[in-house]
Amino acid sequence: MIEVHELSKRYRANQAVDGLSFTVQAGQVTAFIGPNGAGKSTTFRILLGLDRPDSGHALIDSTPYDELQQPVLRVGALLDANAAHPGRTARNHLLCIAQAAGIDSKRVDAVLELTGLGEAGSRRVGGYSLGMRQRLGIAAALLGDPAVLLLDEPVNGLDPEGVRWIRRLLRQLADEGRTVFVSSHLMSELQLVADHLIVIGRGRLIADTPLSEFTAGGRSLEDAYLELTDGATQYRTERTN
Ligand SMILES: Nc1ncnc2c1ncn2[C@@H]1O[C@H](COP(=O)(O)OP(=O)(O)OP(=O)(O)O)[C@@H](O)[C@H]1O
Repeated sequence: MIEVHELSKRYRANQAVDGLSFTVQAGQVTAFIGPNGAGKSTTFRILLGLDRPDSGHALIDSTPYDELQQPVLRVGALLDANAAHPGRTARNHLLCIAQAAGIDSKRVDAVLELTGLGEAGSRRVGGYSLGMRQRLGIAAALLGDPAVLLLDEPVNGLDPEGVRWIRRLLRQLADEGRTVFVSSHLMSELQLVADHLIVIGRGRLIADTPLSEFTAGGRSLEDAYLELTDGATQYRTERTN
């Protein structure tokens, strides 16, 4: 389970996260949604101990990330598809993480297969497409077989087969009882896979609701979301037509 309580984070004049509280339950796919700049990545970074909050707390299984025993075995995260060194092969990248965390190297081959990179595993990451780098990031997140997954925009760059693949993977991971917390701007995709929604705008909670309630009456997630977040957008573009 993930717990965020009264979390706040300011970057100079910019209040990125502002008194945010919610919990993310195990056994569900929970979508983390909000306009550009709403504070999703900041919340992920704080949950993963990569940034410090000004106040409040962010806990994984009741523990701050920094205090987790063997965090790679407890939490898997995809934050940046470009995290792997371009000069390394995917297999070597995963082997390094596995060795540091005491994970058997057989697991590297298992996650390469699982993410469709079995044959490409011996190629350098610098030659990978964005979709392949996304798959590698997901492979790294799954390496420790963690009960909690934080995935920031995992669908980015995936082709239609990849989009279907990740949809099924997210469902399977949640059905196995894991906590699956995933951000995306692809509302049509989230409508197919999410059980629960955490919606934020300008760093604040706007909705914390089952998908079925949010889309009651046959509304699409996109329509319901746009109606709800009207006014919460920080950046607006001028109409050009
Ligand atoms: N390291 C930083 N330094 C300064 N400002 C930052 C930093 N990280 C984030 N911000 C600002 O904090 C706000 C929240 O950004 P964040 O990346 O968390 O939003 P997001 O919801 O993930 O956005 P997107 O959907 O565009 O990825 C934004 O206004 C952003 O410019």
